[in-house]
Amino acid sequence: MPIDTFDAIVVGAGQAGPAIAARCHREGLRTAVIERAEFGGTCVNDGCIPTKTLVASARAIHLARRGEEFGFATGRLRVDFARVMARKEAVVAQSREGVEQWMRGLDKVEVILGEARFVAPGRLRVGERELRAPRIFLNVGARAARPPLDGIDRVPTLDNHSILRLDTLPRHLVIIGGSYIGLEFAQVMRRFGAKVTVVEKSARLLPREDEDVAQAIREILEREGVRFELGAECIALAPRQSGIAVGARCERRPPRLVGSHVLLAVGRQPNTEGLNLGVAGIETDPRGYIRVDEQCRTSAEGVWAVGECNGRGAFTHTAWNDHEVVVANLFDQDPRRLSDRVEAYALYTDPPLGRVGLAEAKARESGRPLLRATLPMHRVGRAREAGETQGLMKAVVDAQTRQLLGASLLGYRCDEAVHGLLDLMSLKQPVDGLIRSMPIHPTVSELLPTLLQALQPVKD
Ligand SMILES: Cc1cc2nc3c(=O)[nH]c(=O)nc-3n(C[C@H](O)[C@H](O)[C@H](O)COP(=O)(O)OP(=O)(O)OC[C@H]3O[C@@H](n4cnc5c(N)ncnc54)[C@H](O)[C@@H]3O)c2cc1C
Ligand SMILES: NC(=O)c1ccc[n+]([C@@H]2O[C@H](COP(=O)([O-])OP(=O)(O)OC[C@H]3O[C@@H](n4cnc5c(N)ncnc54)[C@H](O)[C@@H]3O)[C@@H](O)[C@H]2O)c1
Repeated sequence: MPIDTFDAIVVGAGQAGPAIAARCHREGLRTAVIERAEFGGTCVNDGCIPTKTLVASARAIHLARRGEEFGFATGRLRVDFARVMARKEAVVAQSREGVEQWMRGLDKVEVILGEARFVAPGRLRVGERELRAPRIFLNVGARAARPPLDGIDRVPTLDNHSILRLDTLPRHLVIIGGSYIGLEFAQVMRRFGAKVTVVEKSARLLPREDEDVAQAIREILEREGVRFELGAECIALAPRQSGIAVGARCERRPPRLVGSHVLLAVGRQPNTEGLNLGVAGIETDPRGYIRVDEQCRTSAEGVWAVGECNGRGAFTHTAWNDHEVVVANLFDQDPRRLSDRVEAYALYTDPPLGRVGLAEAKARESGRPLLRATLPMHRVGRAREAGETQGLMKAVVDAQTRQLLGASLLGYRCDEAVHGLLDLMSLKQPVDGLIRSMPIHPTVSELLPTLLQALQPVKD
């Protein structure tokens, strides 16, 4: 078989790969982009974009239900799930087509459809073709983990891919996993009218967040009718005439919970097992994530791993930042590092949770003297005006350096407001400059100086 030689190969057209391919094109490198499924990967097709589009529909419906509070009457609301999903698909298709057209429009880039796997160091096979390049960028992403639950192969289950392709609303959705994916779907589906139960093996939701924050999110969702089974051990699934029985306790008696659908939302696993990485000398960790250094270089010369498959971030912005780090080092003589970035993300429940840096519990583990401040969202004028007073803001600061260590902002528009604190941390500035700033009124961000003015030493 003749081997086709490229200057660069990108495997996976997710969040980092296409941007790297575009930069290779600008550098005059003949580049192959190999994609086995849909352009744009998880974020565009199965993750951020479809879920946030559904969050927007769910919020519109929720606000319409609250019409009396705002001074209007709608009569009885009827949710048309098919139209909600069609709207979602239109937004997704626009992004997916945008990525594909972008790649196909670059004359130095060849798009190859198919699944790539290594056959030798620096050499990949896709279908009938064999390709090689001195630079290979792996951007293969991750997929929903399938836990070895008792009975899981005897019942149909959903994951983040298949739930986004339903054409009718589940009557009773049981969600296994009470973390980011589970909670976003829980609220959305509840607002569309489904009965929703979340089954979580930990004693509380969102094990990576602070307990007070997780509890506040739980209360917000419970007020809307989402039910929770926490500390659920021995989860077992079984077919029933009326749906799927979910046993959530180590009990002998028959399970009480019967759902029409079960969604698995218990974490992710990298798409690395089919790549034949061993033959190319590319090391993985015990969970299958590709080991990389601070520039996303793998253990094999000339091979980089970017995005979720390198285990250094599970977000679109971390994948995009990986691309920036790689091209800065390769083409711009700019020694950017993965460790330069400040961890930040949002959970898109409504209201959202904006997070930056360490949670308070993690900051306490560091043993350093801390300052802490909290502020309930009902103190925020903009939130009161909007009738959105649920949630709280919390910041943790190093008492000696006065640098912000982390913040959790749960409330109206907090996914945006948290960027003021992210900027402060990225610029490595103490909190005092922000405390003395003059924010715009009325905004949610105007309360950030007020929050920081309330810092007090953490005693215990
Ligand atoms: C429900 C859900 C909601 C989310 N919401 C958010 C959010 O709001 N904000 C956020 O920042 N993140 C969110 N995420 C996470 C985010 O979607 C991912 O972290 C991000 O998409 C990862 O991008 P990536 O480039 O690493 O991989 P992906 O986008 O998964 O791309 C990998 C691509 O590689 C292809 N591929 C894999 N193997 C091969 C192969 N052997 N040959 C050829 N092609 C291959 C795949 O088909 C895929 O297209 C969400 C995730 C989920 C599941
Ligand atoms: N807004 C966002 O940015 C966003 C939204 C959704 C997902 N994501 C990304 O996707 C990743 C995966 O999210 P996720 O929620 O699937 O996973 P996760 O790893 O965040 O949480 C998994 C949850 O499932 C629970 N769990 C694990 N095994 C279980 C079992 N057998 N039975 C019951 N519960 C079990 C865990 O205790 C945990 O609460 C996130 O880490 C995040 O990076 C991001």
